[in-house]
Order: sequence, then C-alpha cells, then structure tokens
Amino acid sequence: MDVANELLSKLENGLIVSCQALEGEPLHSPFIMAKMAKAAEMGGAVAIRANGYDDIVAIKKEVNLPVIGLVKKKYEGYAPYITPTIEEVEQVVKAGAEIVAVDATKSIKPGGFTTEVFLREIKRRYPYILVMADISTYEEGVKAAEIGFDLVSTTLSGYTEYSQHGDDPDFELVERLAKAIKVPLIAEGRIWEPRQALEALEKGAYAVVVGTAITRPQEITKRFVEFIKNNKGVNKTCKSKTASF
Ligand SMILES: CC(=O)N[C@H](C=O)[C@@H](O)[C@H](O)[C@H](O)COP(=O)(O)O
Repeated sequence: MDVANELLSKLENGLIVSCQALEGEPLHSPFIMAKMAKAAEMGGAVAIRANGYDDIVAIKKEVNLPVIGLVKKKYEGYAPYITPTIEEVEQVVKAGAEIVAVDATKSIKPGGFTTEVFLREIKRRYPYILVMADISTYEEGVKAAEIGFDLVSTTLSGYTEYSQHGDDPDFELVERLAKAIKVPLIAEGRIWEPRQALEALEKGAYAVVVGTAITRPQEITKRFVEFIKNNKGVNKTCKSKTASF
C-alpha cells in the first residue's frame, strides 16, 4: 500500500474530530486545542481537523493522529475563506498536517484562480500532501473528484449562498456524492448526534467529521439552555392532562 492509501485507510469508517476555536471564542488557544485533540484521541478519533499554523503545530506535538489542516482567512471581495490561497496552504504544510483542506467551491479564489488551477498549483508544489475538497453542492463534489482531489467533504453545504440551507446534516448530498465519486466522501457539517454520524456512514460516507457538537462548549451549552427554555412545562402539561382524564 502506498503512503496516501495507508493514510486514507486509517480514516475509514472513523470519527474525525474538528478542534477549532476562532479568535473571539473562549477556547481560542493552541494549548487548549491541543488538549481538545488529545481528548478526542483518547475517545477514539481517527484524525483531527484543525485551523491555523499554531494550532496545528501544537496538536501535532500532543497527538499521534493524522491532521487535516486548514487556515481560515477572509480576503476582501472574495467568498472562499477555507485555505483560499497558496500562502495558507504553505502554512498548513509547514505546520506538519498530512492533509490540507481547501475551498473547492465554484467561487473564484483571491488572485482570480479557479479551483482547478489552484489544485494544480498545490500538487505541483507539494506532491506528497493529500488535498481535501471542501464543497457545498453535488456538482462541486463531482467536479472536485474529477480534477484530482484526494478526498471530498460536504463541509460547505449550507455555507454558500446557492447551497441548501438547513439545521440538519445534508444527508442527501452525502448519499448522492458517495455513489457518484471514486475518492472518499467525508460527511461534515451540523452532525450533532452519534446516530447522525452512523447514518452518514450508512449512506456511504467514508468517514465523518464532527466539530461543534464535541469541541465548542458555548454552543453545546446553548443547545441545552434553548431546549430547556422551549420545552419547559411540556411534560408537566401532558402529565396533568393525563391525570385529569
Ligand atoms: C462551514 C465552516 O466554516 N466549517 C468549518 C470548517 O472547518 C468549521 O467551522 C466546522 O466546525 C467544521 O466544518 C465541522 O462542522 P460542525 O462544527 O458543524 O460539526
């Protein structure tokens, strides 16, 4: 088995934990993200997805798992923000990630590059690194596989203007793409429950990425608080109704 296939085989049917805290979030710190990654490793994660040079370096020191690295950066006038230029790719490679995740939507990247030209440049400079396509639609996923991405992930479904928006994971996209492409299809985005992770795998995903539901405590807390707020009294009403029958 070659190096790339050996790496991919480690991900098969597994849980990849995304450990990201952006500037302004309470856990924004390479130290904390490395500990999050360690906890994910202890829990059985097969890989870590991480944002930014410092976080990736700290995580690589702390855990013995493959890392999917990215750098989120917004360029004025351009939509792509996940590793949108070769400069960010270089940071991910230098930090030691085995896989780089980049925007692979139809949107033009800073400098005027299409996804195809961008991928060609990444492969020319770093032939040994695997490249994950973060896509938002079926068409983008099919194209990404065709032009030579090593993996395709549904990361951006619901995050481009033209893709399907919703609160749940985009299972339909997972199922359709998994059938259509020959490279591994990763299910990513809004997976909150273990049963949803399983459903994605059953619909053909090669592996599943979970972020917020595991590593963003402010969002996890909010979910509990809102659920309580919206449902308080519901059971009581039912009980008293039953009692009065
Ligand atoms: C859309 C976007 O920018 N997604 C980012 C990609 O790296 C992360 O903010 C997400 O946390 C990650 O995709 C995992 O998804 P979720 O946190 O929903 O499990």
